[in-house]
Parts: sequence; structure tokens; C-alpha cells
Amino acid sequence: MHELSKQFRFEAAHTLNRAIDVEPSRRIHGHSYRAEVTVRGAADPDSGMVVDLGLFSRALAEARDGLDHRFLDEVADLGPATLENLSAWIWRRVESVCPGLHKVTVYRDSEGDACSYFGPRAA
Ligand SMILES: Nc1nc2c(c(=O)[nH]1)N=C([C@H](O)[C@H](O)COP(=O)(O)OP(=O)(O)OP(=O)(O)O)CN2
Ligand SMILES: [Zn+2]
Repeated sequence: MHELSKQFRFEAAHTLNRAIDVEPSRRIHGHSYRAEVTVRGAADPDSGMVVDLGLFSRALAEARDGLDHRFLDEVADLGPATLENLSAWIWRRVESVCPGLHKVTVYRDSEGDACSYFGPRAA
């Protein structure tokens, strides 16, 4: 069994309703995000690959395009633009083209923030 991961970065703006830091969070502001998508599987004995990283990359490009340089409040089916919702949104976008999808993590490196999503069926 192997875990194979691919990352992409995106820059985006949002607003957020919070119980603390209410005013600055409500104002439109931006973050630099890094997403990591991980699949689990056995390497095919002929190709030596779990999945070709080139195919993996194509699958992630569409998700990145839906987030990069976007106003996240307007992204359909996202909800409040938290790391939690971003990781679940990316999961839903890539699950059909990523067999063995195991984990989606979204990082906000400037703050040391990260959130991982293991899918709707994970305990
Ligand atoms: N559980 C979560 N909590 C918070 C999230 C989140 O995604 N999940 N996100 C935010 C905000 O996006 C917020 O803008 C980050 O705020 P904060 O940590 O207070 O840091 P700064 O505003 O100083 O961040 P900068 O990146 O330096 O602007 C809050 N909570
Ligand atoms: Zn923010």
C-alpha cells in the first residue's frame, strides 16, 4: 500500500462571520492557500505507479481553477470559506477522478493553519 500526494496553491479572497475579530473578518481579505490531495493504493506491477502523477495533476487542475483568484463567498456549493469547507469542496470536485482518494488537506501557511478532510464516510 502506498500514499501518493499532489499539491497545488491558490490565492483567494473571502469574508467570514466570526465571534471574534468580527470587523476585520467581515471585510474582504485574501489568503494564500496550499492544498494537498492524497490517494492510497497499491502500485500496479507493470507501471510501477499507483496512478500516473500526470493524470493526477490534470484532475487537480479543474479544482484549482475553481478557487484560484476567486472571491470564495461566490463559489457555488462552498458555504462559508473556511479551511473545513474548502477541503470538503475539493474532495467533492476530485473524488470521481481520483480512485483511492484518502485525504484532502488545505493549508494556510502564513498562519500555520491546516485542516484535513477524510471524506463523508470517515468516522
Ligand atoms: N476553524 C476555522 N477557524 C477559522 C478559519 C477557518 O478556516 N477555520 N478561518 C479564519 C479566517 O479565514 C481568518 O481570516 C484567519 O484569521 P486569523 O487566524 O485571526 O488570522 P489573521 O486574520 O491574522 O490572518 P492573516 O492571514 O494574517 O490575514 C478564522 N478562523
Ligand atoms: Zn480569512
